[in-house]
Parts: sequence; C-alpha cells; structure tokens
Amino acid sequence: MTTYKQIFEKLDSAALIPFFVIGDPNYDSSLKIVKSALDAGADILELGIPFSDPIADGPTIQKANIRARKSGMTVEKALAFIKEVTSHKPVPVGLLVYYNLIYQYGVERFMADFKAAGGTSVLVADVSIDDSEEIAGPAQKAGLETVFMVTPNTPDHRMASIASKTTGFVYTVSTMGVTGARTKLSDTVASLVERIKGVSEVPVCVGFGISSPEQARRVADAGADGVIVGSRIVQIIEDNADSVEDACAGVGQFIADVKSRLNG
Ligand SMILES: O=P(O)(O)OC[C@@H](O)[C@@H](O)c1c[nH]c2ccccc12
Repeated sequence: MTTYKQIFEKLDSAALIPFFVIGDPNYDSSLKIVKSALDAGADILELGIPFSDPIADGPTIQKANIRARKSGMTVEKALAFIKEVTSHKPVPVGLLVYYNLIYQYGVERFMADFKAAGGTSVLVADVSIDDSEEIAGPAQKAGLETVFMVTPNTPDHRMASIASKTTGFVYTVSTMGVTGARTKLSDTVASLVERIKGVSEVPVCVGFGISSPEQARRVADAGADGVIVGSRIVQIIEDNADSVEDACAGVGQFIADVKSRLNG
C-alpha cells in the first residue's frame, strides 16, 4: 500500500486528487476512465460509492450516482473495482461513502474488505466529528487512515479536535454548500488553510468548487498539500456519455492541464 505521507513527501507541488463515482457511467467504462486519470498524472484518487441520497452532493455528482446505480453498482462491486484500480497502479485511494451503505454491510467488515482491496482512507460524508469514533475505531483497527472535514465556519477549538482525530489528511471544504464546479474560488481558502496549519501538522487537502487549473494552482499556493477536483471531472464524463474513448481523452487532458499548472 502507498500511504498519503509517501506521496506528499515525494511531490514538489500539491497532490492532484480527482474524484470519481465508482461505476459512472458503468463498471467497465469507469475503470477505463479512472485508469486514464492515473496515466495522466493523478497522484491520489478519491472514489465514491454510488448512493441513493447523496445529501452533500450537488446536481453533477447526483447525476453520476444515478448513472452508476442504474448500471448495477453495489458495494461489493465497488470493492472489486478498487482492487482492480490498485492492481493497475499502487495509488492511494481515499473512499467517499455515506454511512448507510457501510452500516448495512457491517462497518468492521467493510473496513477490512476495503483495506484488503488496497484502500487507504475512509471519509464518511454524513457522519459528524461528534460521532467520529464509529468510523475512526474500526478504520484504524483495519489499518486505514482517517480523513475528517472542516468547513469555513468550523471554530478553532473544533478544528484542533478534528485534526487530532485525523491521520490521513484534513479535508478542507473551500466553501459552504454542496459539491459542484464554481467559477470563483472562495476568498477564504488561504486563511482557512492557514488556520488549520496553525493548529496541526497533519496534511491539508482542499475540495469543493475547484474547477480549473488556475484555481487548483491558487489552492496550492495557499499552502494546501492536495487539491481535490470532483464535479468538473464528473461533468466531462457526462458530456462524453456516447464515447468512453472521448471521456478518457477528456479526463486525461484535464488532469494533465491541472498537473502542469501545479508544477509550472
Ligand atoms: O465536486 P467538487 O465541488 O469538485 O468537490 C469535490 C467533491 O466532489 C468530492 O470530494 C466529494 C464528492 N462527494 C462528496 C461528499 C462529501 C464530501 C466530498 C465529496
């Protein structure tokens, strides 16, 4: 397994972390698309298991969840998918999941099976830090890293407590609201990263609303260790629904563009 720390230490710039809904638009196409992102230079993957009620997600990712579920994705198939990805390339995989799915599966069993598939960390979108033990305990027992979220309205004392429970990276939500591409990056990103860095040594990755190479670069310049891009990439998949080759090319080109802006 490759850990986040190994990646962050190796890179001169911020890590590029694309997000995909597993099985969007179907298992085989999704696998090809994710592989093309890796081949184009993605450093870490954030993969989401499709869910019927993704409450933290805006329309673009909601639609991806619907496509993937329609094609027959299940938790078991998602785990098989992760195993295929990590066998293609030893890349850290952070999972994005809603609690109901892992509760149904059995939390401890899920963590063990995700780890066996080559997984690195689990972020449960709808479990707050107050209930974090339900996740952190079983995750650490399975040998997984923990990722928790902070938002622009998280007070300092809470930020320190969130960071202390985090072993992987703090997921910094750049702006209030749901996931979705935005034309303007929130002005508060830099101060938010600075606030977390002030209370903890744990790596900081920023997501929500980052949709262009330029925005990614600004987040990196603000001191982030990683930049997470979801909806912008998921939109490329939707726009190329007729051709998986075009979707792979489009996603690969976007990843390469962001990478070169981060490096140059
Ligand atoms: O889509 P955006 O705005 O680029 O944001 C990243 C986001 O997609 C990804 O990290 C994510 C998808 N679903 C989530 C639910 C909660 C937290 C984070 C996520």
